[in-house]
Amino acid sequence: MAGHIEDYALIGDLETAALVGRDGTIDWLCLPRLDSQAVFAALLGAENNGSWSIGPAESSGLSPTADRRTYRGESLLLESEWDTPTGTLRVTDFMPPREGGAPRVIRVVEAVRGTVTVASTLRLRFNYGKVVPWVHRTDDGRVRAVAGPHAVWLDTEAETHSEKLTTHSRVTLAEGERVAFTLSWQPSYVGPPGCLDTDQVFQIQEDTEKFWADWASHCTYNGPYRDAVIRSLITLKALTNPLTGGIVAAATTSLPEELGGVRNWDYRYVWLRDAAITMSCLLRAGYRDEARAWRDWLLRAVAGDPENLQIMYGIAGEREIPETTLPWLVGYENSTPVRIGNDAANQRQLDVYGEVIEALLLAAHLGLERDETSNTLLFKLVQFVEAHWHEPDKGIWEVRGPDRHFVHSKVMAWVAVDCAIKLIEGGHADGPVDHWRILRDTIHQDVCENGYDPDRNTFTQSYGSQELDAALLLIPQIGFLPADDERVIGTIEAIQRELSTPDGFLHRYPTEGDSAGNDGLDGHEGAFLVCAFWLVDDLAMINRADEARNLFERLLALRNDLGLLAEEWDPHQQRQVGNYPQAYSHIGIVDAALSLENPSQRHPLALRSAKR
Ligand SMILES: OC[C@H]1O[C@H](O[C@H]2O[C@H](CO)[C@@H](O)[C@H](O)[C@H]2O)[C@H](O)[C@@H](O)[C@@H]1O
Repeated sequence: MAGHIEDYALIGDLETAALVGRDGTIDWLCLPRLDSQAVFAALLGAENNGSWSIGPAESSGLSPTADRRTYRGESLLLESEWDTPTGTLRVTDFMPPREGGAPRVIRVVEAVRGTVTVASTLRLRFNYGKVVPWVHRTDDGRVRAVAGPHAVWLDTEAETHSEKLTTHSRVTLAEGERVAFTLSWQPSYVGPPGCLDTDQVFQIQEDTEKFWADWASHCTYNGPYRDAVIRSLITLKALTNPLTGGIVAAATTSLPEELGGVRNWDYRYVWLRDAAITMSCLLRAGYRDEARAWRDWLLRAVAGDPENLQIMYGIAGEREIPETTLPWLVGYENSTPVRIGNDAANQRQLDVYGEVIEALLLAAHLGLERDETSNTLLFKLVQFVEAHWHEPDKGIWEVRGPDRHFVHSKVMAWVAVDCAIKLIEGGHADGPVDHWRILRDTIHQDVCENGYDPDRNTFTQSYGSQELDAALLLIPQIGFLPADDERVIGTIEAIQRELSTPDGFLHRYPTEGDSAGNDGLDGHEGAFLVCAFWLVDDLAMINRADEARNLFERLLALRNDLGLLAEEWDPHQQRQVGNYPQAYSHIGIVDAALSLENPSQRHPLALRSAKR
């Protein structure tokens, strides 16, 4: 049975990732890409849907949970340790960046004290836990598992045999001895991946550690929350594909927003919104290469008519990601359906234009060189916004109910035009700036007239509605109104009053009582973590720094022992819920840490004078 979501550690090679439980079991791994089929899907089903455990052999009669675990320094190499009556076992799990080679999961077992016997139990199940591969030993002693287009290879010096659809290995190590297990993927129709000898594995381990340490050393934030910020940046980097530049929203599909519920979605895709704010976050922390790669990804993905722009794409910019369910998986803690693909790709969400142009503005201000294609794109995007900003849409939260005039979407339409104007004013682009200034004012006036409730002194979720929406917390951050505007302060206070969970975090919008089903879905959900980070930013901006810091530190306390966060927090069960680890939540950590240092430096937006 899968552990709690926060029991999992992330390892990855930038192109895919695995989740390793506290007991040393890998319950989730998609190959060859993050959005490919899983070969270990026990996370969403049972052991028999694929998993790989390594730990002290059962004969030592111990609880399987590791006594300690940590990432090695500022890296994505995970060390788990078990104390046994005869000695201490350390397992180091990592995935080396591929650099054109095969994807590999490497697990190095080592007796750091005394003598330990180690057992490995490998159950490969292709196609998200459905297909049992044919497993056999090749003439040169390698274990090969094959089914259809996929082949997975296990190399180890440990004694290995297969029995009842499972591959077992066992080795006894004296103090200081170490042995590696390497799992590699290759299409089944090409030759085997290279077999690494022990020295090569240890060299790759060292290189991988250096890779991460070097990457982390470029972070420009040196404030009091550096550890949390670095771990979040490493997590965001792990979600950023180095070949395509695509940045996914999370490493998983169908971890539920409500335990046992139906709000289970596939996040292994590139949302323009999530990726744009990830890029901004990486840029603000000093990382330009990823920003440049994402801009190039964007230009390729959205090439063509902006009428055909999607709000999300596959990792390489694929357009077809149809949503379907996997009925053979019982779901995480019986949360069904398990979905792959995401039909939200076909929704109209008018906020994404603002997020994209805002990211382009930040990139330009931070010195990313001008690109003529992005100038053409900019023009087309603003033209599209001009033609459609007054229409209803599905909004930032991708509701599955009817379209509405979401206030946040209109505010972001204003951001799209405003940032385009700033790009022209800064000499980074060309366009009909006077015409766009009129458009910007028209949108602003419309929102202030129709999206604000003067009786309650708050902006509302959509035109004419009484409901609130935590996305409205972005109003001062993106410069739509200044932070000290009484309508902004009224909105912040209304959200605190009406959307807070008992422990002071925030729902993104109400889903209970009269509001049940308004988003087109059954059930409820937890506190949406990025919203509470937005509240931290707002509180810092309105000079409530102590309250902001206090909330930030309570949010940091929700992270697991390794610093990782899912999308949401279940305040009743006190557990992380939703896909994991999620970019939004980790962006929240980095942005809030930066805001607490300097509240006026949020987004490109310090560059903008807010309009009243
Ligand atoms: O909860 C309903 C929706 O959940 C997903 O969307 C959420 O995740 C996206 C990726 O992080 C984010 O961009 C969006 O703002 C969130 O609401 C899911 O993809 C939707 O299909 C679903 O309706």
